[in-house]
Amino acid sequence: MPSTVPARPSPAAGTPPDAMIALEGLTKRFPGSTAPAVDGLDLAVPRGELVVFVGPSGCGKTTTLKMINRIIEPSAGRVVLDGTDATERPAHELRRDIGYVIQQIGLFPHRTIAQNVATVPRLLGWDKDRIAARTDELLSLMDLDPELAGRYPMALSGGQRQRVGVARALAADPPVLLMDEPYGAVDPLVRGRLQDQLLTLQRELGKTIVFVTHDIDEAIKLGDRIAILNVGGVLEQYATPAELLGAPANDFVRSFLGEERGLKRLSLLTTGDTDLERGPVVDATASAEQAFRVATAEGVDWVGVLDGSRLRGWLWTADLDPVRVVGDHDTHPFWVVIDRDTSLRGAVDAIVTTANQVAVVVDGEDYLGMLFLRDVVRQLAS
Ligand SMILES: Nc1ncnc2c1ncn2[C@@H]1O[C@H](COP(=O)(O)OP(=O)(O)OP(=O)(O)O)[C@@H](O)[C@H]1O
Repeated sequence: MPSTVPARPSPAAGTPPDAMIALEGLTKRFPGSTAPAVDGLDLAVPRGELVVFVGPSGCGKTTTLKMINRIIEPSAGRVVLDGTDATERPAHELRRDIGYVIQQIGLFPHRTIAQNVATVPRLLGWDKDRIAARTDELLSLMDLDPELAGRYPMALSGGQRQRVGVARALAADPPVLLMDEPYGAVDPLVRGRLQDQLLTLQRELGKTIVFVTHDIDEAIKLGDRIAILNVGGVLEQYATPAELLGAPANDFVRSFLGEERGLKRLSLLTTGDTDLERGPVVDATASAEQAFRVATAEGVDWVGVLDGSRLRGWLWTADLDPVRVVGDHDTHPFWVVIDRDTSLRGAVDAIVTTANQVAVVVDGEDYLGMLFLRDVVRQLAS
């Protein structure tokens, strides 16, 4: 006789299959507070992605992060880590799988950089040689001079200390990294470099990262996805940076994204993502008459000259000698030649400084096409 008892839901019921971290109805009420700090938060962090929590002060970003590694225990709801309910695992074991980086870094001042980095491997009982090899590897990964290994934290710059903090969090190779305003205390220049380094690291290591900041520009630069939180841990929108900027869910999100939403969106797109125009170009073997026809069809009075796949330069149609092929004429270099990886924001900045309002887009030596301001406007509208 078939059983009438319903099957117990699996621990990861309701969690998308690719979620490394799933927050399910996650709630925190601090004793003595009337309103919850985090209220029924549902959110899945896909494996290998960098998700940014952003929102005004007091919206529950840090509380949520600390519930993931159980520094704070939830009042209700749960955290599912890689398919398993996090509360079912001993907290010390759970934290081995979760690196944690905070703003004040928390390096031990009386221990050397090498000893700081080796904190978790030592706790795990690794032998000396393995610890030394891992420390060297991590310093090199974080672009830190091996000479720093013997120094104390006080003798390092803020940016170096922050990188040591990341090295220490990565020591036992945890699949998940939690970062709480890690770059809040460093100056903007160093901050930019640390952000670039984190993106490179993320590409190389494929960790799942949850990153907390109150800086929307940092969120847009770093996040595969951004969760915009409001006071009380209310999730206002959870989407990719491009989706957020293109279609903010409500006024709160719109105001949080701030001014220059269009320009911020342009910074996420590259010229390679755009439909480029072939532009008024002819091969060097073309006749003057062919060149004139191409320019006229494009509504311009100049033409670009191609040598095979390379764009040699341009000339005025008025300077074309009717009895010579185009390649026999002198050409002018283009003002703006950009790589396919250039952001559309960078491209627009360059285009508006030119007389003919066009940028030539190349892939190495090869000509890919031309980008006019009208193309950028079309891209934004789509
Ligand atoms: N230990 C605690 N006891 C009582 N209330 C707390 C505690 N920790 C945080 N809170 C409250 O919970 C709310 C959320 O705090 P949390 O630190 O998570 O916000 P946050 O978004 O990280 O803020 P910030 O950007 O300022 O760091 C706040 O109202 C805060 O005062």
